Amino acid sequence: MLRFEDVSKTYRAGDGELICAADRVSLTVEAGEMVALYGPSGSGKTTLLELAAALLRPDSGAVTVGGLDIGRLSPREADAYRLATVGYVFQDSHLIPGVSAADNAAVKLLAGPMPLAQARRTAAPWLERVGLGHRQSATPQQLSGGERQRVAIAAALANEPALILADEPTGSLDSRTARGILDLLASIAHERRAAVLLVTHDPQGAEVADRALRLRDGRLIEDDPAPSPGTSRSAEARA
Ligand SMILES: Nc1ncnc2c1ncn2[C@@H]1O[C@H](COP(=O)(O)OP(=O)(O)OP(=O)(O)O)[C@@H](O)[C@H]1O
Repeated sequence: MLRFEDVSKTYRAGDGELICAADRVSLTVEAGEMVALYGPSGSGKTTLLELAAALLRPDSGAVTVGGLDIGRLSPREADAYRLATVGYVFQDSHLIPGVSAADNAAVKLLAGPMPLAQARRTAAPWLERVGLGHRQSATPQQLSGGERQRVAIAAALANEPALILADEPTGSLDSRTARGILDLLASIAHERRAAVLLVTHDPQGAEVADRALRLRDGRLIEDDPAPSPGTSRSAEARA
């Protein structure tokens, strides 16, 4: 579904220094699969998500989604691609203050041609799905951090994206709440046949995911079936 083929991306820092944030990365995430991406700060995790969201273009190599080369889209086509295909979940929930959970969950649908009443009807089952059907009218201030994150997930999923990109979605949550969010993302991958690429520092992410990939200095150094980050079965040892 999502495929990176030999993808590189270099940034130019303020002082002119070149930073290679993605170095010939090849990976795939299939429909129905959740892949966890982990690695130290600055290793290029967010860069890969932004490439997959067509927020960045690769310098070389190709990023394809369902066969579409998203690195070649115009800004307008990239907007349409994100709206139709991508659900992006951030570390912080990015909800609109003072607006009900029901309307926050419907916001993304309103970016398309859907009228408000239909957007609310479409989003409502997603709030149920994340276990917040009883908190439809609560504003973000009235919800806990985990509940806010679940509203953000409902909002990201309301248009049934084929590709879900989650950047540290549990970063600010306690480990039990975090596990609930990770399990939810995995079950959506499996039930809805979505492809989920999850950036996480949380070792539980690698446990819940179908596969875990490790990045260092923009390079993929491991692609093992759900390794624990604490174990030493590292690609460096094999490389
Ligand atoms: N717009 C930019 N301009 C210059 N350098 C950038 C830019 N964005 C990211 N970088 C650099 O690219 C490298 C990879 O950044 P990226 O945000 O992808 O890492 P990350 O693994 O997601 O880090 P973290 O875990 O801290 O969020 C870092 O060295 C970062 O400083």
